[in-house]
Parts: sequence; structure tokens; C-alpha cells
Amino acid sequence: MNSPIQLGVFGAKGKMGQEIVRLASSDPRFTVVAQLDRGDDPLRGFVSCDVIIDFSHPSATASLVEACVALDKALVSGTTGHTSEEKATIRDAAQKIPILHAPNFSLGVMVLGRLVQEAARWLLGEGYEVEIVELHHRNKLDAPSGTACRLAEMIGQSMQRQWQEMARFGRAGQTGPRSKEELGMHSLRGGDVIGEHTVLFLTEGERLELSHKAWSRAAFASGALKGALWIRNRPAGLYSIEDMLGSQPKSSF
Ligand SMILES: NC(=O)C1=CN([C@@H]2O[C@H](COP(=O)(O)OP(=O)(O)OC[C@H]3O[C@@H](n4cnc5c(N)ncnc54)[C@H](OP(=O)(O)O)[C@@H]3O)[C@@H](O)[C@H]2O)C=CC1
Ligand SMILES: O=C(O)C1=N[C@H](C(=O)O)C[C@H](O)C1
Repeated sequence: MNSPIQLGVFGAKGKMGQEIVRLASSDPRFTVVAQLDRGDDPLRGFVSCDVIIDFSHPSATASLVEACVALDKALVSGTTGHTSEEKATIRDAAQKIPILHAPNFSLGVMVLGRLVQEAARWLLGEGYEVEIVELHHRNKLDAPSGTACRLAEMIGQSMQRQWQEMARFGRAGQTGPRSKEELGMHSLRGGDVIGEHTVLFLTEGERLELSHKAWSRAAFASGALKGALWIRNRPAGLYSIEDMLGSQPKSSF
């Protein structure tokens, strides 16, 4: 059996960071050796780690990946809301270290994405219209969610379009009729909702709704910890949850 992964957590005082520490602390495959948050220096704090798990803020990404490269540490990140420049920083760093990034570490959401891709393949050529609705807690800082953006990206790919060109974020005023090519994206915020995503495919006389609802952050944290086990000793590169979970179901029953 491998020795326990020496784990560093970035954003450790946050909602996700605390869940990561809670689950890792009761799992013999991990030893949490560093818990860093705002104001802490990853270059000093993560020296003794094997893998870093990041659930912080996109503004921290540049300095975090710089430190991970300098220390030659593998990074698992679930942080969302990155600008295109911040995403480029992650891609550049992944040329030197292994980075696993996922806007959602839930297996259920990965399967939702597969179902959305299949539905888009069948329905969007038949004139169905598509909308995405996501619902999160009042404290979420970014919108739309990273998960909703990833689902939109999948839908755009099925139409050979850039999703950003199709997206229509909410509607107000005299909008006129909806165009067939629009991708409506709507972010609802309130309460303590952990994370819910619904993709609707609508046409005359029917609609198909594909939904995922999370009611514990453990659904995300357990996936990120699986990522830390998976990325250990991997070569440099930028990896996705699809890389981690594979293209075929593990269980065959
Ligand atoms: N991929 C996935 O499965 C999931 C992804 N997420 C994403 O993870 C991120 C964190 O979510 P959540 O835990 O709810 O957010 P929180 O705000 O609860 O936690 C973020 C933590 O990071 C800290 N932080 C903020 N800026 C910096 C910085 N520059 N350097 C170091 N630490 C910093 C915050 O400190 P302070 O409070 O002082 O700002 C806070 O402690 C979000 O982007 C969210 O979208 C969330 C759930 C699942
Ligand atoms: O901020 C959150 O809470 C979540 N953010 C992620 C996202 O932006 O998709 C994942 C999950 O929905 C919870």
C-alpha cells in the first residue's frame, strides 16, 4: 500500500476547504500537513506536501500555480470563475507540473454532462431550444457557475459553436421572440443551496429536463480527494475529471 499522501489545502478556512480537511483527516490514505488560506505564502507552506488541493479564489491562482511549479507539486483545483488570462496561467503551469482542474468534482455532474451531450446530439438538430438554470447559496461569488459554463461548452461543441456567442444571461425588457440559436443561462442565488444544475431542451409540446442536485459538499470533496490519489506521480499536464474517471463506467452489473 502506498504511503499516505502528504496533503496541502489552499483556501482551507473556506466551505470547501473545511470539507476537504474533514474528510481527509479521517482517511488513512491522507495526512493533512498544511492548511493555507488568504495571506499565507504557498511557497513556504507547501514545501512538505505531495499534492495541493485548491478551493480558494481565482485571484489566487497565479501565485498558487507559480509556487506549485517552483516546488514541483501536483495540484488539484476546483476553483471556478477564472478569467481567460488566469486559465492561460494554469495551462502554462501544466507544462511543468500535473494539474487536475474540474469546476465540479461530483461524479453525478460528470454523468449529467455526458447525458447533456447525448441529448444535444439528438435534439438540437431537431429544433429544440436549450436553457441552463443553476441555483446556489447566497454566498457564491461568481456567476454563472463553473459547472454551468462547462455544460454550455459541451452544448456549444455539439453545435460547432463557441458557447459564449450563444449565451444569453437572463432576459429583461422587450426582448422580442427567442432565437433558436440562443443558449439561455440563468443563475439563481439564495439560502444555503449547495449546488443545483438543470439543462432544459424545449420544443412544441414537450421538454426534456436533465438535473443534478447536491445537498452536501462531501459530493465534491470526495471527488477532489480521489483526484489527489489519481494525480500522484502523474506526468506534467492539464487533466480533467473525464481523464480521472475514464470514458467507461467502472462497475459492470
Ligand atoms: N469544483 C468543485 O467541485 C467545486 C468548486 N467550488 C469552487 O471553489 C471555490 C471556493 O468555494 P467555497 O469554498 O464555497 O468558497 P469560500 O469563500 O467559502 O472559501 C474560499 C476560501 O479561499 C480564501 N481565499 C480567498 N482569496 C484568497 C487568496 N487570494 N489566497 C488564499 N485564499 C483565498 C477565502 O478567504 P476569505 O474568506 O478571507 O475570502 C476562503 O477561506 C469557488 O470558486 C467555488 O466555485 C465550490 C464547490 C465545489
Ligand atoms: O460555489 C459553489 O458552491 C459551487 N461552485 C462550483 C461551480 O461554480 O460550478 C461547483 C458547485 O456547483 C458548487
